[in-house]
Amino acid sequence: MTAPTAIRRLNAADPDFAQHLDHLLSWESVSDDSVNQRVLDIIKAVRERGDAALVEFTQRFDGLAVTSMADLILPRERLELALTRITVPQREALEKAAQRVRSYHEKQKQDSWSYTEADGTVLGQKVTPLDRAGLYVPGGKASYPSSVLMNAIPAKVAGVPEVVMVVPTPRGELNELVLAAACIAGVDRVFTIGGAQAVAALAYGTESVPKVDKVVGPGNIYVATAKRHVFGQVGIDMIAGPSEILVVCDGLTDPDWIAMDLFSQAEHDEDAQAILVSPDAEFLDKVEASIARLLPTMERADIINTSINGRGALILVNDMQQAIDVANRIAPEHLELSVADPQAWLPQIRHAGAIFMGRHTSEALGDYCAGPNHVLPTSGTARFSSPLGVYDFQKRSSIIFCSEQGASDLGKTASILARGESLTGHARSAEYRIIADTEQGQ
Ligand SMILES: NC(=O)c1ccc[n+]([C@@H]2O[C@H](COP(=O)([O-])OP(=O)(O)OC[C@H]3O[C@@H](n4cnc5c(N)ncnc54)[C@H](O)[C@@H]3O)[C@@H](O)[C@H]2O)c1
Ligand SMILES: N[C@H](CO)Cc1c[nH]c[nH+]1
Ligand SMILES: [Zn+2]
Repeated sequence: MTAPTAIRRLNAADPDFAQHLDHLLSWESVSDDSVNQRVLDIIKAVRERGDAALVEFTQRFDGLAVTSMADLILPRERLELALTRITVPQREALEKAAQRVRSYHEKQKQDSWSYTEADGTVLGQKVTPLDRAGLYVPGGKASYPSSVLMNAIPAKVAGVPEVVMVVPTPRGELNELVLAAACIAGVDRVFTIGGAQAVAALAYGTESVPKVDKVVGPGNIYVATAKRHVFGQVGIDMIAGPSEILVVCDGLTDPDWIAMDLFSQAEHDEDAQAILVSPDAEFLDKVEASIARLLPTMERADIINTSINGRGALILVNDMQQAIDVANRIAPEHLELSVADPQAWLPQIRHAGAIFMGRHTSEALGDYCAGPNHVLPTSGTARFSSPLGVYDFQKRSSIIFCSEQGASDLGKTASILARGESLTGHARSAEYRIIADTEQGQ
């Protein structure tokens, strides 16, 4: 185990606070050249050697003694079998979570629309689901049945006909809950591959893995880096990296609750980030004491300890207003407003993947079953990204129908603008459709 937890303290009143905060937020591995090069090599190998490369990387990185791709494909019947192998309470919990996630995402569905102008011209937008989506479900340090639901259900709500899932199974351990979740969510095909090689396979296709239109889902640094590199060849949702939680607390929540909320994200990954901001210095002391007392009781104490030591912080601010400013600066994946009146502060929150309102709303409820998606932008990307949703699996085409009169009217405008750009082909194409005055007068 790493040295016992000594969580870093920052004070927003310090002159170099901004610098310390920037340092805290920088995620070193993001810019690690060796990870980048390794991922590029993996992508190249999968493009060139397809299934053979997948088998080799799976042997090397997941410790699987597989000999052919057939060992890495799970038929639908295997997913159905998993449903019979889990306990009744587990199945009920998965089904309840799935139903809540589905209801929430149904509200995000966008429909096609159009309107008709006076001369009969029709303008609109046609919404079409992707043909085939690739879901990355992480599986290195933990298994994530909940991520299966969060990835697959929005795709199915959007109407994607073929949903392909990849999930690593380190040392060959198949997680029955993951497979049961895939069955409940309606996943069409499952491959037990992970890391950069799985992302490359989905993006470029191999003899066995079909090429998809978009790769979505969270993962570790290898997965995140691979998604960056395949973007353009396929669509991606976002870069959802190691989990993060930022708790803003007025000092009146039970410190044990807050310590455990910080642990809940720190336990995902040594690179996860858990930060508490409060205007109450004594409260920060109490939470630090709770952390020290509760940490030895945690099954994943090692991972939590490394995460809290390396990337955690307790930040003292002058007042709640400054706490909100810090939250907007961090743009966290998860923001807990553990305060008396969260509604009062909500209008001022501009950047966060998901906002958990009030002392009773632990982030963990959102991870599993509240309904909103848990695949969220990390590393400050909530400044410009949104949670995974139905809209990630739908695309839009513009619809333009010009009536004869409409084409004539618009043709005059287009002609002027086209000639202004010296694009006479455009101009003459539009001008052909202009109805001559004599014709119009007849
Ligand atoms: N943002 C979200 O919505 C969300 C949800 C769940 C999990 N997460 C995050 O996803 C991440 C999951 O990471 P994980 O590691 O548990 O699983 P993972 O599936 O992302 O990664 C495991 C794979 O990484 C590859 N790998 C591991 N070491 C490698 C090496 N040295 N070289 C090349 N490839 C290597 C292997 O192929 C392995 O199969 C965590 O950071 C967790 O916090 C995020
Ligand atoms: N907190 C993760 C997203 O950052 C999602 C998750 C899955 N299981 C537990 N938590
Ligand atoms: Zn979580």
